[in-house]
Amino acid sequence: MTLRVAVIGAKGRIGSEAVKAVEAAPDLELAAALGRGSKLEELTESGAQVAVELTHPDSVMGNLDYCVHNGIHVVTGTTGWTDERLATVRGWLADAPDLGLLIAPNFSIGAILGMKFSQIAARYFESVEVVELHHDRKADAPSGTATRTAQLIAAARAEAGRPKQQDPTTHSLPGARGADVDGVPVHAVRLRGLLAHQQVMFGDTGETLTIRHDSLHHSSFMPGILLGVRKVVETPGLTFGLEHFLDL
Ligand SMILES: NC(=O)C1=CN([C@@H]2O[C@H](COP(=O)(O)OP(=O)(O)OC[C@H]3O[C@@H](n4cnc5c(N)ncnc54)[C@H](OP(=O)(O)O)[C@@H]3O)[C@@H](O)[C@H]2O)C=CC1
Ligand SMILES: O=C(O)C1=N[C@H](C(=O)O)C[C@H](O)C1
Repeated sequence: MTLRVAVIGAKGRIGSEAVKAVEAAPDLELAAALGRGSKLEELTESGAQVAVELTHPDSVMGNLDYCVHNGIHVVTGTTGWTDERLATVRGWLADAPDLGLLIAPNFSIGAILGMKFSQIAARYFESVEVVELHHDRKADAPSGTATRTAQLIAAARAEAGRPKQQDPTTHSLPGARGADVDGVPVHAVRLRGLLAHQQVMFGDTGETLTIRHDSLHHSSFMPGILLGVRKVVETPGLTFGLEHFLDL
């Protein structure tokens, strides 16, 4: 039995790659490919069982609202998640107990491993800063991956009994020390020619450790998207992070 999959944001950088990946997968069937201006009713009319949502922080909530309330499982990589947004989708899912929703800040295995390694290192180093580097068309900063990485690092530090980092800066220009994500400075670079890159820099007496990941092509996200599609139909509720579908 093939799974019928729709892609929302099908003309975008990652969405267009996802369309090709779904079409090439023997166990999946492309039910619909929605772009801006498409009607969400196409999802139900096409019999889509899973929607892969890859659009924009301004669009994702409307798309998820429609899918959850029409019995369509969702895999989304769209960014811009806040606690308030997560609480809203949890509320929708409470009325749809059989439905699965995966929100994946990053679909690439290397990026997920980078986050995992950073969680481990976080226990052992006094200082940590995150630098994320992306293409020049990105809407959100810091990236979803960097935000999640910083949150995981902060939680690991707290669990290990490490106090929040002290910043000695007394004189600075606004933004010079990056965004503060749970006490971890996160710096965002936007540069034509880049795709998606992140380095997590740890420091302690006389040594540093840098954990760097580079996505060089959108194909890096496809195995994760396909895994998400296959797993989400058998995993009711909200799953935040593809690592939960991996044996890490
Ligand atoms: N989790 C992960 O691993 C990854 C996540 N992303 C995230 O995915 C999202 C998309 O990124 P990217 O492909 O680079 O962005 P693009 O702008 O290239 O693509 C987004 C596409 O979605 C379309 N779109 C916007 N709103 C809607 C809507 N309501 N219905 C249908 N289509 C819509 C856009 O149309 P238009 O151009 O007309 O606005 C555009 O074609 C971002 O949030 C990005 O951060 C990206 C890569 C990896
Ligand atoms: O916009 C992108 O390109 C990406 N967005 C995601 C993020 O914000 O973390 C994932 C990856 O970094 C590519």
